Amino acid sequence: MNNTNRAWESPRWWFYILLPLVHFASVKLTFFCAVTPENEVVVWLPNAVLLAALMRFRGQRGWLMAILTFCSDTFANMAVFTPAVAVQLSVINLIEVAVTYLLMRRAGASSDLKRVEDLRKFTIAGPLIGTLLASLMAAAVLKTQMATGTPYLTLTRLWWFGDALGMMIYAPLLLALTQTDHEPVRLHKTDALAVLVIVVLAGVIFSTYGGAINGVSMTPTLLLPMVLYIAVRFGTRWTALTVALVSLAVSIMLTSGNRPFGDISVHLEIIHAQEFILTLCIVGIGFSILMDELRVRERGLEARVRQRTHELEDSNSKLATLSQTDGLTGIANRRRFDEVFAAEWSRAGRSGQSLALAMLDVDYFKAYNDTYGHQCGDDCLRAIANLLGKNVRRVGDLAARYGGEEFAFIAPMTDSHSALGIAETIRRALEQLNLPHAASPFHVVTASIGVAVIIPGKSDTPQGLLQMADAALYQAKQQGRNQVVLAG
Ligand SMILES: Nc1nc2c(ncn2[C@@H]2O[C@H](COP(=O)(O)OP(=O)(O)OP(=O)(O)O)[C@@H](O)[C@H]2O)c(=O)[nH]1
Repeated sequence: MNNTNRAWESPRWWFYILLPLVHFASVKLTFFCAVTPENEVVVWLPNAVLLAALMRFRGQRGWLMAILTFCSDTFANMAVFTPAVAVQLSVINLIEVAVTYLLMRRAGASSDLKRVEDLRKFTIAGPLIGTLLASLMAAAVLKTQMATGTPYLTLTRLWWFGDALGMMIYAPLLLALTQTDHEPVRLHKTDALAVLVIVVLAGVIFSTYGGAINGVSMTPTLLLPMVLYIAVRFGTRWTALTVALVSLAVSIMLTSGNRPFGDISVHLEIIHAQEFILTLCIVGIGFSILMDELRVRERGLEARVRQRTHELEDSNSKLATLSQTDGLTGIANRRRFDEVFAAEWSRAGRSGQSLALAMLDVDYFKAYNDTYGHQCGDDCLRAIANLLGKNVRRVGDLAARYGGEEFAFIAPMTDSHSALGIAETIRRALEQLNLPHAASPFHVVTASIGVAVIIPGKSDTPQGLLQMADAALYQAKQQGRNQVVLAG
């Protein structure tokens, strides 16, 4: 995890300097470009700053953040209101954020607004309950202490909509900007064109101040489909930024006395603007979070499929190994022997090189079992398999249990002399293993080996080579056992 990632894990010392500064700047920015000459707030941004800080750090040192933003709020408010009103309004702002944050925690919303479910809980806690509660209180303060002529319910509505919109735009934006694990955007060819269209359209709309071109009203509403495109393609971070910029531009137009939604009363104009910004939030931020969530789910699903496929391949390869391994001795079984033998036969046939095959049969093994028991017989077979594995180890060679107490090995590109050498080494090694065999004239476990070598010709068959090796083995038995015979 790098330093940037850690900076947003838990608040550092510098965050307590940054927070009141950003908060103070946000109050000033709101007064500067989101409050109309008639003193009506289009979008109130500062509460989103504290809320985003509480959510980002999951309430760690929330009390300190609350005190700092309360001070900056009061200080900034005093430029517009009397100190008493400024303090009361700051307290109300604090209550609004605290209620929102606590309701979200109670509802179990994850604090980084990455899922639609979290957005739903956030919308109910903040833009619906927290801000409405604060609006009712703030309107009462303004009505009783500012002697304003605006009706109480109008004041409530103005405060409510302004705060709700501020929260809906800026809390997701600040959270998205401080999020450390966001997805890289994979650009399509059409994206550059779409961004160009959006920039040009926005330029036309905001430079004509909502006027008409050839009878077409250039209202900001024309930007809605574009914001939807950004939401679908670029994720929450870019969508929240676009929504913030568009709403800021609309606010600036209104506060500078322009009428982006046509020649109607200021009151209606503000209502239109707020409805438009609300639609932007729902369409833009709602959709982008939905898309982000779908993308995360899709990736999770892909990762699970990859993992399952890997596990399946693993099991398949284990199964394949198992199906080719002899259960008792752990070396290749008859099935594997047949496969390799067929393959090596074809290869030897094509390359014109010799192929050696040996059959090994334990001597007097029935007597061994009768003397020492079946269990010891099994141990003896395992010891012989182990010995075979150690001596038949060149690349391409294969030692296998052919069946019962009979083993075989294949040695490609091996002439008679070398094949006899390998077989003799094995026979001697077994003898020197000194496994006691009281019922054998050799007094130790021994084996007879028949060896056959061939350069497969057109008329030869693998069965023919097997019969040759078998015949040599029979001859070894006949000649007294514990010996190697090369097929004539
Ligand atoms: N313990 C054990 N014995 C086995 C296994 N497979 C085969 N056998 C025994 O191996 C013995 C083979 O006996 P035979 O075919 O009569 O041959 P032999 O006694 O070795 O005599 P020669 O081959 O003529 O020297 C039988 O008693 C089988 O029961 C096994 O997996 N475990």
